[in-house]
Amino acid sequence: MSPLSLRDEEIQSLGERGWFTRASFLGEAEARAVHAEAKARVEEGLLRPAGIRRGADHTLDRDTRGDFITWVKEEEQGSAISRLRDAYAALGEVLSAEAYLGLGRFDLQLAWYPGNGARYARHFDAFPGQSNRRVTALYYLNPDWVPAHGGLLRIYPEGGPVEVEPTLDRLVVFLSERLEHEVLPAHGPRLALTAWFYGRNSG
Ligand SMILES: O=C(O)CCC(=O)C(=O)O
Ligand SMILES: [Fe+2]
Repeated sequence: MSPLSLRDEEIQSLGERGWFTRASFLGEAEARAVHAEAKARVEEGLLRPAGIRRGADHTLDRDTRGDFITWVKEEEQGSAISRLRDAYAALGEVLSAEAYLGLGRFDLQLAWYPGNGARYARHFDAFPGQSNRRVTALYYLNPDWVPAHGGLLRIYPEGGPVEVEPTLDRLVVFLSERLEHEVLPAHGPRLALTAWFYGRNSG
C-alpha cells in the first residue's frame, strides 16, 4: 500500500469546517473490488435493518433510518475489504499525526439503502463530552450512481448545508461530535463502508 498522507487543504478544512472529502481514495479498480465484495454480502442476506438509539433503547423506525447494516470484523488477508480496513487504519494514523486528533481503534460498518426512498434523518454520530466516536469516515461504493438516485449526504457545517454525492471511491471525513448530517432519500441502491474512530484513551 502506498503511504497515505493528508493534503494541506484537507487538514485545513477539517480544522476550520470540521470535514473534508476526497473524490478518489483507493482508485477506481480497487473501489470496484471493494464494491463487489460488499455487494456479495448484501446478496448473501447478511445485512439487518438498522436501529436507532434513543437513550438506552434500541428501536426500529424505518422512516428515521431505512438502511440495512452489518458490522465488518477483521477480514481474511487478501480481500479488498481488508485492504480498505488497512487504508482506514492508515487514515486514523495520519489524522492523529497531522491533525492531532489522538485516534485509536475504529469500528467498520457496511450500510445499504435498497433504493426505495430510504433515508437517514438528521443526526449526530456522537455527543459532545462523552468518550465516544470522534471521527466518522465514509467510503462510498456506488459505481452506477446518477443524480436521479439521490441519496446525497447532507452535512451541516457552520455557514449552511453542503451536499455530497455518494459516488464510487469517494471518501468523506468529519468530526463526529461537531457535524450533524443526514442521508437524503435514496432512489437507487446505495452502499457505503463507514469507519467510526474512537479516542485513543476510550475503551
Ligand atoms: O452513508 C452516509 O452517507 C451517512 C450514514 C450515516 O450518517 C450513519 O450511518 O451514521
Ligand atoms: Fe451518521
